[in-house]
Order: sequence, then C-alpha cells, then structure tokens
Amino acid sequence: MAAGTFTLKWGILATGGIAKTFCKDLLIDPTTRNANDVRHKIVAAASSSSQARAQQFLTALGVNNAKAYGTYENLVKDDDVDIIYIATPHSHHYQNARLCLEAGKNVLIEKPITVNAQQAEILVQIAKEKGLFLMEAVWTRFFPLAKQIRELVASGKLGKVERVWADLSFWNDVEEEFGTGHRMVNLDLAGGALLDLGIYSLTWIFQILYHTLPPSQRSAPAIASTMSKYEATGCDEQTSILLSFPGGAQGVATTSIRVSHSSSSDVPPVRIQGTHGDIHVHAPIYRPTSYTLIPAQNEKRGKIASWEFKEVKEEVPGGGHGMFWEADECARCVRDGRVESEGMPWEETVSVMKVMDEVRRQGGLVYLGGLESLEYPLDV
Ligand SMILES: NC(=O)C1=CN([C@@H]2O[C@H](COP(=O)(O)OP(=O)(O)OC[C@H]3O[C@@H](n4cnc5c(N)ncnc54)[C@H](OP(=O)(O)O)[C@@H]3O)[C@@H](O)[C@H]2O)C=CC1
Ligand SMILES: O=C1OC[C@@H](O)[C@H](O)[C@H]1O
Repeated sequence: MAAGTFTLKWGILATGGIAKTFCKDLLIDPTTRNANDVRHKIVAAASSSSQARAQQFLTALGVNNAKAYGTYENLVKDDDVDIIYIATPHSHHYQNARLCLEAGKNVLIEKPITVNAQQAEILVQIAKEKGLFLMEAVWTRFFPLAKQIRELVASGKLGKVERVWADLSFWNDVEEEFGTGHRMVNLDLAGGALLDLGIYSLTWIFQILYHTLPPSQRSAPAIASTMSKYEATGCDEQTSILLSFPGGAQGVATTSIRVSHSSSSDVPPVRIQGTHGDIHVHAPIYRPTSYTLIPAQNEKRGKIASWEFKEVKEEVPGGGHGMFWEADECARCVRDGRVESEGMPWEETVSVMKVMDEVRRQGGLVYLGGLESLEYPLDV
C-alpha cells in the first residue's frame, strides 16, 4: 500500500441486490483504476431480517473479520464504521439516513436520496449541523466518461448547448416480472418509473444544463410533464418531462418500465445538442462507457465545428461494475473533511428532488403511509 493511502471503513445497511454489487466493487483493488490514494474496507453489514442474513451476505462476498448485525440500530453504534452505505428501498431512505446521521455517521445513500425534497433538505441540514459527509449515490456522475462529457460541455466545444434528450426505460413484462409487490411498482416501497429510472434521465439533463454552470448561475427549470399509471398498483409506469431552463436551454426526460429504445439501435438514449455539435451517450446511460462526438453540419454552411467526428469508449477496469468511483469520491471527501461532493452537491440533489416532486404533483402520484412524512422515527 502506498504511503499516505487513506482507508475508508464501510458499514453496509441492507443486504439486497445493489448492496451486493456495490460491495463487490469495494473489494476491487483501487490501483486497477489508478487510484493510489484511497482504499476501502467493509467492516460491518446489517440486515433488518436477521444477523444470519448479514453474516451470509459477508460470507458470500468473501469478507472475513467484519461484524454482522441483525438490526440497523446496532450497525450505527459500531465505532469502527466511518461511513454507512444505505441500500434499502426508496420508502426507507429518509428514516434510515436519519438513524445514521443522528448516530454521527457519514452516509452514502442510494438514489433517490429520499421520497421528496423536504426530506432531503432535512438530511442536508442535519449533515451540515453535525459536520458529516452525506451524498446521494448517483454513481453515473463519477464515471470518467461522464466527467469528460461535462468538461467538454463546460469548455464550449459544443458551442451553446440548447437541448438535452435523455431516456432510461426498460422493456419489462411488468405483470410477469414485477406483479404488484416488487419494489419497482410497489407504492408502499415508493416504487414507480420516475423515482427509480427517471432520476437517471434527469441526472443527464442536470449534469449538462445545470452542473456545468458556475454554482451562482444554476437555476431551477420550469416543468411540464405527463404520467401514465400502472393500474395494478397506481405507481407511474411511464413519465415524460419537459424542462425549460432560464436562458432557453431545454431538457426532455423520459422513462418507462414497459417500452424502451433498443441498446442495439442507432437512436442514442442521451443526446446533448449544441450549436457546434452533438454528444450521443450510448446505453446504458446509468453506466456510461461510450459516447460519440458529432460535429454540426448542414447543406448551406457545411461543417460548422472545427473538430472531427470521434467515438470514445472506456471499459470499467478491474472487472468492476463502476460503483467504485463514487466510493473513491466518498473516501476522498471524508479524508479531506469535506461534507459534500462537488460531483453531487447537496443543492443539486435537492433541486432534482424538487423536479420529481412537481412531476408527481402534476401526475397525481402521492406516497401514503408516512412515506412522505418528515417525522422521525416513524415505522414506515
Ligand atoms: N445504483 C444502482 O445502479 C442501483 C440502485 N438501486 C437502488 O438501491 C436501492 C435498493 O434496491 P435493490 O438493492 O434493488 O433492492 P432489493 O429489494 O434487492 O434490496 C433491498 C434491501 O433492503 C432491505 N429492506 C429493508 N426494509 C425493506 C422492506 N420493507 N422491503 C424490502 N426490503 C427492505 C432488505 O435488506 P435486509 O433484509 O438485509 O435489511 C432488502 O434486501 C433502491 O433505492 C434502488 O433505487 C437499485 C438497483 C441499482
Ligand atoms: O438504479 C438503477 O439502475 C439500474 C436499473 O437496472 C435499476 O432498476 C435501478 O434501480
């Protein structure tokens, strides 16, 4: 290990699908991605089901010498844990994050940070007051190609970016795959296309049309949207959003759990359109490993851009999924005493949540049973 390497000690809250994927990435040697300054150690995991399940989770990952807890409450009391990764369904994020923050733990919390913007604001306030690191796990933003695309846009290479189209949808057989209980469609778990997938469409629009501006110039967009519901549960199965940013740039964000683009088609799921050219980001947009740079041209003016067509590809190194880049960002922030990440700032997390609040208001999608409550503790 290089001298001065910082090791971040993780506690994992919940043992479902994404917790496993995230932990596998934590276990990959960071030097395989040229990260020589930080390392990760899983020191504990907790399952709300049982201590045995937490132990099985750790054993399956090949993690020895980590503690297995049968309650989340016990995990947050563990003095060895520097940061907690929250990987529960959306419905539980606010309560789980309050538990961790109130216990003085740094937190990385799966997307969406909470069910609504007010809940997110409260988490931010607590993190600020307690000097704790808090970040929504929008891992997409920490991919090298996402950073590269933001830099290209900020450099002015595309001219003025006037429009971003972004879609994240899947051709699910909704009845067969999800039924009514699955977290994707279950209202009790704050399911629905918008909060689960549409957040990625909004992520691309925000990281281009909002994040590339200096913080003082970032302003909320006007919002028009439409939503179709899955009859069996009442969650949204298809949502389309038009965003209009001050200055005239427009975003078109779509999401569906019934129809999709084909990953092998020529239609790119993200199109960033500037006066000098486009960037097409190829699927999957939550895990960007390729994009195409296309110079603007037309019959009258010929080629407008001064640069050439280019295809860029970068596989995820180390056999990983790509979640380790956000983990590295957490390690650097905690090491340096930074409570928020520049890549996913608190203010932007809240702005995206406000857009989703308004889209749900326009579509008449309300989560009941205390899921939208600010009260803590509350059994949801
Ligand atoms: N970044 C990404 O690419 C992805 C992110 N996600 C996000 O991760 C989160 C979890 O998704 P995923 O891992 O797929 O979900 P899973 O259903 O696979 O796992 C969720 C886990 O949460 C715990 N849990 C606590 N309370 C409940 C409850 N009432 N019902 C169900 N589970 C409960 C359980 O763990 P235990 O019993 O151990 O407590 C369960 O295993 C969501 O916020 C989702 O949006 C999901 C997929 C991909
Ligand atoms: O976050 C996510 O990204 C990838 C999808 O497969 C998954 O359903 C979603 O939760």
